[in-house]
Amino acid sequence: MNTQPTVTAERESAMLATVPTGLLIDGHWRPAASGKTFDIEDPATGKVLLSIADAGPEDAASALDAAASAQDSWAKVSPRERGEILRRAFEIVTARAEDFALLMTLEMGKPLEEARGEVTYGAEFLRWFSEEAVRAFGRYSVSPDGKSRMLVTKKPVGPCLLITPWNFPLAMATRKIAPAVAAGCTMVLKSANLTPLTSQLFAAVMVEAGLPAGVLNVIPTSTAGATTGPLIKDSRLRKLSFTGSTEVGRRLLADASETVLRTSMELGGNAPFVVFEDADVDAAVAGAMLAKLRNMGEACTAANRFIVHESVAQEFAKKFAAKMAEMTTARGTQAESKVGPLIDAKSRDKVHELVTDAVRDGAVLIMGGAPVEGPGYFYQPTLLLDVREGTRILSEEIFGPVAPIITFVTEDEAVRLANNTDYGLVAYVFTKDLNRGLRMGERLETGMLGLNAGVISNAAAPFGGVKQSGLGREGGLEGIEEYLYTQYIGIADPYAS
Ligand SMILES: NC(=O)c1ccc[n+]([C@@H]2O[C@H](COP(=O)([O-])OP(=O)(O)OC[C@H]3O[C@@H](n4cnc5c(N)ncnc54)[C@H](O)[C@@H]3O)[C@@H](O)[C@H]2O)c1
Ligand SMILES: O=CCCC(=O)O
Repeated sequence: MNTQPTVTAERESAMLATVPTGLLIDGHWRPAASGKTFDIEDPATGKVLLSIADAGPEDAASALDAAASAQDSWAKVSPRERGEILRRAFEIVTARAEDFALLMTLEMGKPLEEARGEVTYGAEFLRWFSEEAVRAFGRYSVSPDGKSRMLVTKKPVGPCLLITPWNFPLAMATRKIAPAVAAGCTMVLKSANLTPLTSQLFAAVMVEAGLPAGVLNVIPTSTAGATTGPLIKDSRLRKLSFTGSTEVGRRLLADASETVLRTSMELGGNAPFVVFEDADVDAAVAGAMLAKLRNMGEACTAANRFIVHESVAQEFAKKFAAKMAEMTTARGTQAESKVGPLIDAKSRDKVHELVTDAVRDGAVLIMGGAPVEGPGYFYQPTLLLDVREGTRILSEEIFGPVAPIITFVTEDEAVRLANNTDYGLVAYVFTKDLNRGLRMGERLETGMLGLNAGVISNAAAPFGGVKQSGLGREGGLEGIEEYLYTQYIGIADPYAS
């Protein structure tokens, strides 16, 4: 339970005063070439928190110049030293956890308790990759015919463009920056236009931790496409790592094809949450609360479709509704807040449209179903039962605190419903039958599966999807590979005279 007091306005101002407002280019904080700035708003009040430099194409070109110039020397820095910079960054972020948590709550809206959880999660990528930096091993072997030797090495891919979303302002940045630093790549970070402040503060931490000038360049902008478009076509750029919607990812993939740019794509999801008749229903409800209400449902991993066996659907819905009713909707800095605002009016309107459409299509509204009156973009936690197959809410990312339930009878039907989507990021399965759980792992078309678990994100695990949920993996042993390329050196027989 959150026992912290509500945050004062003085504390908010004091913390905001520590956030750099410029662009970070070649180790210096500077204004945009155009002199333009843009405002970052608090989604709970609509008030402006800070105005920051608004990068344009000229600034993006300077950022890539800096990254390209720093690449050779940075690649020569020893893996141990790169790891130690990350470890120092981990210590600094951890020491400033309260500042980072408050900043995320202010610019993104999540309750402070959840923001603290994200600081731990986001910092863990720094610690994990500080340890992985020294493990980018290659191999030496004798060729099958014995007549030559094969040396296989790993090298940094080179300057990267990293593009992050607004929903996890720290973790989505550290999940890219930490492996890139560990691998020896330089970077241009285009932070999310709605929540760039956390990246600003994090970049200051990386400088304090000793990252050399030019390795990380940060260009917040209100004009994403126009600013980063030219970089994607610049042959000095060697990698694009994007986290965001499938729609934008698809467009960036098309742009990246021009220079055959290497890409990682962490895209949208439509997670099925399957509850079998043999599940522990209380455990399934606890998992559902996490999978649905974490981050107000604004997570790519959010359970988007509750596929529940018809024999337990009423019990599950009743208990789920009772838990949802305990969630207080309030600005994330309020001590009692459990559900913060959605990110903006457009997102809230879309959530409401999906709910209205589902009810029109025959779904039963158990609770919620409307925006919260007053300032900010709050939406009531909402539960819908008997949602009809084919209803729009089952095929689109809801990105809000809304849980639609659809029922099934056989395991085959559950599999068919779960796989009936273009996405394939994560699925959740609740059952006491281990064989059934493992079978579901084999049958579900997703990159990740939560078995009797409502959150499985972990810096030590490979995060990523299949189908239109993306390409590549972040975190785990796999995460650093996205920033390395393999070079093979064929060596003549050392015994030949
Ligand atoms: N798979 C994952 O790991 C993961 C994690 C978090 C969020 N997401 C997905 O992200 C989406 C929510 O985030 P969002 O609304 O910020 O997504 P978005 O696609 O609108 O934006 C993502 C980022 O791309 C930038 N962008 C938008 N248009 C661009 C363009 N033409 N060129 C270059 N950059 C551009 C945005 O400014 C932002 O920084 C959801 O679909 C969610 O599922 C996926
Ligand atoms: O929004 C998607 C990211 C969620 C996570 O990393 O747990």
